[in-house]
Amino acid sequence: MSLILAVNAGSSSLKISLYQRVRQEAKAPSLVLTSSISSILSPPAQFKFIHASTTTAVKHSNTAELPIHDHETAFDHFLDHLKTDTSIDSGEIKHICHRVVHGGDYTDPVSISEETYHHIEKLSDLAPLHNGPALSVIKASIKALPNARSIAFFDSAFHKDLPRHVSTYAIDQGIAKERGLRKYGFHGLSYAFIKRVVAQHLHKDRGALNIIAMHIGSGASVCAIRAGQSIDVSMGLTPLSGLPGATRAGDVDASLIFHYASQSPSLMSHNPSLSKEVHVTQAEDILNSQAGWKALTGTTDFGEITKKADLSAPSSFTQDNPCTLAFHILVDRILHYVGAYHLALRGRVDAIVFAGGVAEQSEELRRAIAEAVNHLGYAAIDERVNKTLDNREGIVINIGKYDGGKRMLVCRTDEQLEMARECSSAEEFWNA
Ligand SMILES: Nc1ncnc2c1ncn2[C@@H]1O[C@H](COP(=O)(O)OP(=O)(O)O)[C@@H](O)[C@H]1O
Ligand SMILES: CC(=O)OP(=O)(O)O
Ligand SMILES: [Mg+2]
Repeated sequence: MSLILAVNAGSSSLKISLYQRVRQEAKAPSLVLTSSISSILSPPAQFKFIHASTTTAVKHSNTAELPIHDHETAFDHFLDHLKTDTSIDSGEIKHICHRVVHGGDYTDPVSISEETYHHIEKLSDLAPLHNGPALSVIKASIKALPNARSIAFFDSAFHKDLPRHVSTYAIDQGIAKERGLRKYGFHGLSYAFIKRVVAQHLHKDRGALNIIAMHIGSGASVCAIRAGQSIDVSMGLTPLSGLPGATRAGDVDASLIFHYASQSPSLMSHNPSLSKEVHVTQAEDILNSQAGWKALTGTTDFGEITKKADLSAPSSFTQDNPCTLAFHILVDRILHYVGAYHLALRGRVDAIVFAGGVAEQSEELRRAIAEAVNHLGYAAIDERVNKTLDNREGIVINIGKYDGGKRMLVCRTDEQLEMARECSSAEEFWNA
């Protein structure tokens, strides 16, 4: 038996899936188990461990007593739990796929070696909530499973062919080139998964697919996909730009940070209290970790925000409630990109696709976006489907009353499966 472990270090969670390789060409690896540790940003973390063959999850909802306080300790907790599972022989894990958000110039997955590890480490400043935590998990996995090959898969790779005028910032081009200061874009493993399954769902060739996809989770982005290629994405040099997120400000005027505190020069100095794998300046720390929903409402949980928000009145009347304000800010920023990408695609859009923890679970968010874009020829939302989505089978679900126009779809994205598929299909390459 040959097993593939796929590990996805998101900003607020660690999602892990174990697959068995299927020795048949073009067959996806089959799921053995999934595990997740969520709310790492706002403890206590929640731990889940679910065998594919059963529906019963091992859950510890109150993990206050468990020593999980970052991605490394979350992974250790998973490994401890795996050891107690007599049905799994961890010696059979031959490959470990790691989601690494920033790959810089890497446009293909790479096997982890001294050299590639240090390359990813150097990029940590450009993905302060992601690359450092992913590296800590890579290190822990090499120690715990020394016979398995660790492979890094990059979120930025999906956007490697962005048009020059989209990826270029209007700054000195000598400096931009020398320091790699350009738009990279992220959530690429999720967009690759979305592209594949939505094309399948629509019976379209992947190379002919035109969609506006949004991945709205703790980190949030929108991507324009034309003829199967990313032509624009709301995240940029780092995952900070574009939409706000759980703890991220999203786009602000770049000079805002100089006016945020009175002793502005000190904002730009390094904060020695941060771990050695996460070198962020105080300014970056404020915009990446002390902003977003957390700053606006006190919670990083968008589910809690929609529960407390008053969404019955028009957006301009109800903003004394911070949760209502946070909700309308997210909708406003998403619409900004949906509008722009609708034009970038010249109106030739097969579907708007909702994905990521928030967009897959918030009927309120989907309703607000659907109402706003309806006049552009998108299908009107089918409320019966929108409200009962959690109980519906399927990876791609139509939530619009399709009448031949543009569709509204929800895609249950799976970055772990995307990595495992790619790893499995190139097994000989990785074994060489
Ligand atoms: N019922 C819900 N409605 C809206 N948002 C939700 C709901 N449940 C969870 N969420 C949001 O989903 C987020 C997790 O999204 P996910 O994409 O899994 O995160 P990550 O970015 O860490 O991968 C949570 O932080 C929470 O804000
Ligand atoms: C790129 C990014 O923001 O990822 P996540 O949503 O998993 O934090
Ligand atoms: Mg994620």
